[in-house]
Amino acid sequence: MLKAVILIGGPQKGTRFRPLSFEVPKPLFPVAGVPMLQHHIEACAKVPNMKEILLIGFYQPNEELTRFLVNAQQEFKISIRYLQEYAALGTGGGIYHFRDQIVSGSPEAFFVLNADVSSAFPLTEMLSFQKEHGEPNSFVILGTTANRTQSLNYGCIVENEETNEVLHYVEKPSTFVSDIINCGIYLFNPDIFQHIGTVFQKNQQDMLLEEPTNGWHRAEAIRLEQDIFTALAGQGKLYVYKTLSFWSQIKSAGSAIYASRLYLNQYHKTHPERLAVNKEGGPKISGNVYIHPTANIDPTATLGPNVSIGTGVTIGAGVRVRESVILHGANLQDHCCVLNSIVGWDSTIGKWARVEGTPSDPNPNDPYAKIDSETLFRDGKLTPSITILGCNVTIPSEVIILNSIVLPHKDLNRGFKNQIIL
Ligand SMILES: Nc1nc2c(ncn2[C@@H]2O[C@H](COP(=O)(O)OP(=O)(O)O[C@H]3O[C@H](CO)[C@@H](O)[C@H](O)[C@@H]3O)[C@@H](O)[C@H]2O)c(=O)[nH]1
Repeated sequence: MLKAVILIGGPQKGTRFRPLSFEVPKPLFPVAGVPMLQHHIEACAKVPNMKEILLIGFYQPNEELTRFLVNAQQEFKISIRYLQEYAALGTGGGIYHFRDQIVSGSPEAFFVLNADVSSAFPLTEMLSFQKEHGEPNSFVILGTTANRTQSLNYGCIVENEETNEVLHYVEKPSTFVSDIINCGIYLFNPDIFQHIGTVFQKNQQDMLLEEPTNGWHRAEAIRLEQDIFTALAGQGKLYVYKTLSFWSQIKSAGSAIYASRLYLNQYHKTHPERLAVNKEGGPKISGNVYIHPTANIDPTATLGPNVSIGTGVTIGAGVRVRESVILHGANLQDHCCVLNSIVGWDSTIGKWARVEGTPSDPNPNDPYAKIDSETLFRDGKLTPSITILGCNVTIPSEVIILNSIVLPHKDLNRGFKNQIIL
């Protein structure tokens, strides 16, 4: 039998996701109409013989997370549990801490998935690859090709082209190492804990030599990438399965819009029922659009491509929405226009207002380009990016909001351009 672990991290991270992560933990942010994590869970639940999915992170369990877990268990008919780390233990430390839970029931293998990636999740392909290519007890990393410059932002893998064995692994190198990058999706077996255990023991020894301040030892994080993969490379234990299917990181709000586009596109195959269609008395749909059944949309509105409309959203006459995510309860009044933006929960956009951002999409002429997880500022200036309205923001009628980030609960009285409105 098999298991899967999803690394969901915790609240300190995800700063590039503000102000959206104030309201909902980043892994639950909706991407193509469903919580980011649901795409992972769906993919895991489809793998034959999958018995349990464990979410590991350091979020305080809250109502939102509990509700999500209960609903997902019912929908996918599989055990899904959240295991909370007492501190950020790192990508390797978290799974090591909960190793007894992972190996209980004796799974022969388990997947580990980073929560902040969008992917076609070729999990069954990874299993077959492991059986055909690897040594019996080897581990598999999912890899994809990036361009030379962008590869430096990821874990980089040098492989033996004949056997696909990982010969070198360097996490976020400062100069070019390889254009094969780590997708943050792995297939392990319980042997991995011996390797993490060796690092854990060494860290403990080192800590004993340190003077404890105030009687406490800090939790020593173990990173799968730097501490484990780098050491396993070249030992005949670690293999890379390269995928040609879609894959992208979700670090910033801009990349959430891009990831939505990738999943909406995949819905043609996996969930055609989630894609809106043009019909009598309905709005004009252009390209891939997700509309929650509880949304109320005027038939003269035009939506798409790449638009997701959440629960209870109201969209007035003549409204235009493109490349955007409209979160639950938002109200888009008549003739407003929303492009390349995320409109927060319960926000209102006045009549004839224009809310617009600048997309940070990958270069369409480079097949290996990835979306840049842009920094908020460059040369002391806010980089033009998608516009984000936090929850409960009110935009007056007939103004323009361009490339701006508006923090929650703001009632604006005029237009803004290239600003963070605190
Ligand atoms: N449970 C838990 N999860 C964690 C922790 N630290 C990070 N995570 C989760 O682990 C994933 C990786 O997060 P980062 O540590 O921020 O790494 P990264 O910059 O995203 O890079 C990783 O992913 C890339 C692919 O997206 C890889 O290319 C790279 O090599 C690396 O694995 C995220 O889903 C994050 O929530 C931790 O202490 N505990």
